[in-house]
Amino acid sequence: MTDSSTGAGAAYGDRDPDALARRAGERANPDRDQHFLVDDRVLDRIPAYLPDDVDASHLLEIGGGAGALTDRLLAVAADDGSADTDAQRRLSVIERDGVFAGFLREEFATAIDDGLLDVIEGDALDVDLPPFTACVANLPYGVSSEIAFRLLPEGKPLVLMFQAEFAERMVASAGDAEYGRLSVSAQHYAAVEIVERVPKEAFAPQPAVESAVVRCTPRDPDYEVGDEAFFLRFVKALFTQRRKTVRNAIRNTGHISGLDDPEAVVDAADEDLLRQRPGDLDPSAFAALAELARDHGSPTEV
Ligand SMILES: C[S@@+](CC[C@H](N)C(=O)[O-])C[C@H]1O[C@@H](n2cnc3c(N)ncnc32)[C@H](O)[C@@H]1O
Repeated sequence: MTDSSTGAGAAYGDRDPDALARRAGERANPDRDQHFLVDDRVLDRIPAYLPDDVDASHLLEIGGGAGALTDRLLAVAADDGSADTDAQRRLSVIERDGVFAGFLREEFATAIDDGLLDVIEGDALDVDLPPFTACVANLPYGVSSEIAFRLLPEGKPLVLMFQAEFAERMVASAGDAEYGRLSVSAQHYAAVEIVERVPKEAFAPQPAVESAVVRCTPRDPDYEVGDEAFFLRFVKALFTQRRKTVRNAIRNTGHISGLDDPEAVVDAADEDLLRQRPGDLDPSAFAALAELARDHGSPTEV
């Protein structure tokens, strides 16, 4: 590609991340979750973690910052991947900080003029999400869980950077020490895998913790959930009693799950499930129990 330091006119994919952070004109503020990726090799690999068959026609990035990842994603968007040049791809970037949103608009003015990029200045927890086909982001860690659970129900491929400890909880399996509400909820929506561990040195300023890139590939679960909100509430309720048996966890958490008659659920449930602990149940077992609870436990809105 071309000169990596020239700013607005440069082609995409090889801007120098340090130069970008310098040109952004303000020091990144860790109190605002601003840890910018400065390792070119990591930046080059992240978009490549999207599934091979991904529909990249409308990518979404959350937290554009000084634009190092934006630049890589624009390289994907600019290459429409087909002989049909009318098949214009697009990248939308949501950035809460007005300084960096303004910087992105200047730095990538050509992409905006070409209809390749739009910068949405706002909080990713509040703004209307554009109709994206896949999302790639180095997330602000302070709100990474809230953002992930805004994105997961959309059912699109996601490649997201998290704190390593959070990522490990997302991908944990039943029986693992890290397995919990987060694992069940994430795996309900997607097949989740850690595709890369990223050391602190890859960021400036460096975060306090190690990071990991997680790929979420949407899946159709092999079980039925009639009421998703109730299912997620039921999982949350049972994990508040993770050291108890499932039997006692159901009995003790009707006020959280919204069950008026938890005893009726216990009466109807399979003894093998009741004897286990919440951390031993995989998402399909939780779903089976949640359906039983809806049928027998007189659920009400909480
Ligand atoms: C970890 S930095 C990533 C920056 C850049 N994408 C990179 O990889 O170098 C997270 C970015 O998210 C922005 N941010 C923080 N909270 C946000 C929110 N609630 N909504 C949107 N952006 C947010 C920060 O201003 C920062 O630019």
